[in-house]
Amino acid sequence: MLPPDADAVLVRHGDVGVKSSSVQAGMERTLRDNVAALMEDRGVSGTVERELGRVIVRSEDADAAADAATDAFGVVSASPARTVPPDLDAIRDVLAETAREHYDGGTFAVRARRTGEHDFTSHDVGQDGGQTIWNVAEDEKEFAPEVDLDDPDWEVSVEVREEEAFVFLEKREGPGGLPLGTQAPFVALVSGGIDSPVAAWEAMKRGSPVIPVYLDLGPYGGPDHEARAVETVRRLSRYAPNFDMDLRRVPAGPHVQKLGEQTGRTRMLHYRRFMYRVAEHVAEAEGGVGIVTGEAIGQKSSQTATNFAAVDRAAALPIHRPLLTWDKHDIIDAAKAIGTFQDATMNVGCNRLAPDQPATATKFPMVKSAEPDDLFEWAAEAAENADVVSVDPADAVDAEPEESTP
Ligand SMILES: Nc1ncnc2c1ncn2[C@@H]1O[C@H](COP(=O)(O)OP(=O)(O)OP(=O)(O)O)[C@@H](O)[C@H]1O
Repeated sequence: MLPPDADAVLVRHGDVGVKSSSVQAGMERTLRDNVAALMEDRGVSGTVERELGRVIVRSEDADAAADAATDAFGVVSASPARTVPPDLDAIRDVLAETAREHYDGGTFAVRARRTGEHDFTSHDVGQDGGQTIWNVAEDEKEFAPEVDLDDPDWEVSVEVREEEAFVFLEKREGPGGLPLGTQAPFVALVSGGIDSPVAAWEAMKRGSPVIPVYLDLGPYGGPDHEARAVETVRRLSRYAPNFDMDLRRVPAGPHVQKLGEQTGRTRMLHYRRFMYRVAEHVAEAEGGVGIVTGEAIGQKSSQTATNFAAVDRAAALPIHRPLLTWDKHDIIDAAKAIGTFQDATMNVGCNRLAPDQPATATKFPMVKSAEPDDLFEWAAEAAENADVVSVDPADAVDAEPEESTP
């Protein structure tokens, strides 16, 4: 619900606010730029400013601008709002207009908040605003209003700031976290399955851009597998239109083929170690400071707690598993909410490569002794031959989330 003639969006952040003022200012500038980029990507005109504690969008399409803002990492909530001079008469007029348009019975409340120097308090705004709405209901709309400050049927909010006030009716939820680009980048191993895009999104949510890496598994993967990975990254890139999210495609088919021929029950552990090593090479070349995967404890036989301990030392960089403790149904819900879920599982990739009786509790010496000696040279060669698949967020036509971001 929008107030009449909404012309702005009040954007709130969360964790940014606990930083020192200079760090906060820097993060708010990044958030401002990211919100502006999201608006531009979606064809929403307007300007974006930062004030201490808030980012403010000015736009004639406050509805669409609020939707764009709530896709920016770091945003806790955004409210399409009507701006008004910070004095009681002006606020009263807009509240009356808003009540005429939107208050049609039941209980109501006015929530007021104020920062800066004014000759009235937030309590005055609440009282005066409440009386105004009461009068509109009783005198003009001819129903009996009722105030309920605990659980009102209809609520209008006023945020008074130094230079202007904002009247709004709703808070749309954003993803929270930190603005993208305020942390160093990670390489994200993206396979086009359900989990890895959610893991990448979680890393992005905490401010780290991702460098997406896909291993082309040759006959173990195939064009459909790759197409899914590309589409997944496109969908992710809609949250980061001002960041390079082109897919780094690594030709791993011949090496995976050799793994299939030369290894047995521990095959998937060698594959993981190969994969992390490839990711580490890409990270070194592109400035990544860690590797993100969609693995979760016990989700597959190769992903047991013991196996993680055996494979992690393939890379010197940390391997981050944002979904480590997540249940599958929560991952699916998140994938649907962020718009990366693609229906139908494919019996390709790791599923096709896995041995019939995979090792589930392998200690490092066992992995090492069963491993092809030149596995890491294969990884270096594969990374060396990586190419780039251009990813344009605009092509992700069906990338709308099923519901607002979680
Ligand atoms: N071909 C690949 N390219 C890039 N990363 C991969 C590939 N295969 C696996 N991974 C990484 O390893 C993780 C675990 O592999 P797993 O076999 O569970 O993948 P999946 O089921 O095909 O996909 P997902 O984990 O995305 O649902 C993935 O989440 C992903 O981070």
